[in-house]
Amino acid sequence: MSARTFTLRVPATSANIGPGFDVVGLSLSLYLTLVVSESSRSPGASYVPPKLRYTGEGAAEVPLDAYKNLTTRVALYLLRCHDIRSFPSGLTIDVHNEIPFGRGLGSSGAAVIAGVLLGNELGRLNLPHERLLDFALMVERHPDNVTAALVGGFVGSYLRELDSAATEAASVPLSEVLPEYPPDAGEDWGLNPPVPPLGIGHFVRFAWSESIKAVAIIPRFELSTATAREVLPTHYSRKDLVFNLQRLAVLTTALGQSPPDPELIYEAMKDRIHQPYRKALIPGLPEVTSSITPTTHPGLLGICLSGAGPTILALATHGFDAIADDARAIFKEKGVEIDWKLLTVVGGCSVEST
Ligand SMILES: Nc1ncnc2c1ncn2[C@@H]1O[C@H](COP(=O)(O)OP(=O)(O)O)[C@@H](O)[C@H]1O
Ligand SMILES: N[C@@H](CCOP(=O)(O)O)C(=O)O
Repeated sequence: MSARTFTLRVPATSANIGPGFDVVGLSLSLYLTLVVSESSRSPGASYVPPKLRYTGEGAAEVPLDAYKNLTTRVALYLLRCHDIRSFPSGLTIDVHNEIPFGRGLGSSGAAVIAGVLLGNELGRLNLPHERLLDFALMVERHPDNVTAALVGGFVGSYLRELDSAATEAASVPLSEVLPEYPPDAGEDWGLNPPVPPLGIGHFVRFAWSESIKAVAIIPRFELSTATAREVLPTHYSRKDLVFNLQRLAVLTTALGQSPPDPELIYEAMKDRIHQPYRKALIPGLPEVTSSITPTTHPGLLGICLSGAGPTILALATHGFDAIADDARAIFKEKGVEIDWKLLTVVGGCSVEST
């Protein structure tokens, strides 16, 4: 294999945007970047395992063993599904991450998309985005973050109803998709990995008004998505479902209109399916979302939990500092410190030869 270097860039995402639980996502201007160098291997030379270096968010905790790191494990899953049993010899990967872990800004979705892009490049597989999404969905099983990270913008997605064989194939435990590799995993570690059915996820990009920016109010504590999903009920009342459906239908068009209508959007970003159940995990959540309104904060359009939290996402056209300062004061009363960032909605992932 010839030597080459390429760069993968995957954006952060904010899922749900209020009523669109597990349905909509927005790609935001924080990035996970991988600079990947493949070296050529002379015939007969011994196998050199991958070398991973990592800076930025999560650097203190992320595994640097390619058989334990989420991104490289996803890449290896994709390779193994195409009968390629190992990383190429002498691979080096320099990761720089701007997406904080466990805050509701899609760090794991970005890591999974980086993994499918990495596998696609290393294996010279040339898979289209639609097929890469199938592989990503075998790992991250809600489509909202991974789809937005892949294609970019304000995106809605659904998981197709599969026939029973495909349903079974798509429901294998995560431990089979991403197994624990033995410590001496090396050049030729095989098992038959579960290949995803074709066309699991489908998506559409909605219009987005250029004037809308995202204020990410980021509490200084982590909340894993798994924990924040455990508190959700399995059944909902018709009243609550209709409440969300009505708002989501309006929201997907309202955020693309210029100028955006604060009255319409503020109400359309309310939710009864996940936020009420997550408030016990995020002190200050109901206070922040109910006391920062378009009337009290000119420029605000709507405010919601970002993904599974604890970040709060305020969509606004101006007045960003006042929104963040007041959210900071409310969180402080609950004993929570925050950081905040003004983000823009960006395009999806990219792969560039360097
Ligand atoms: N760049 C990365 N490389 C490796 N693992 C990552 C990366 N980003 C996230 N992860 C893993 O995903 C976890 C966070 O996922 P999750 O709980 O879904 O939160 P969120 O996606 O909202 O940040 C991290 O604790 C880490 O294990
Ligand atoms: N729809 C999911 C989104 C999780 O997003 P994350 O950024 O917190 O991983 C949920 O609400 O559980």
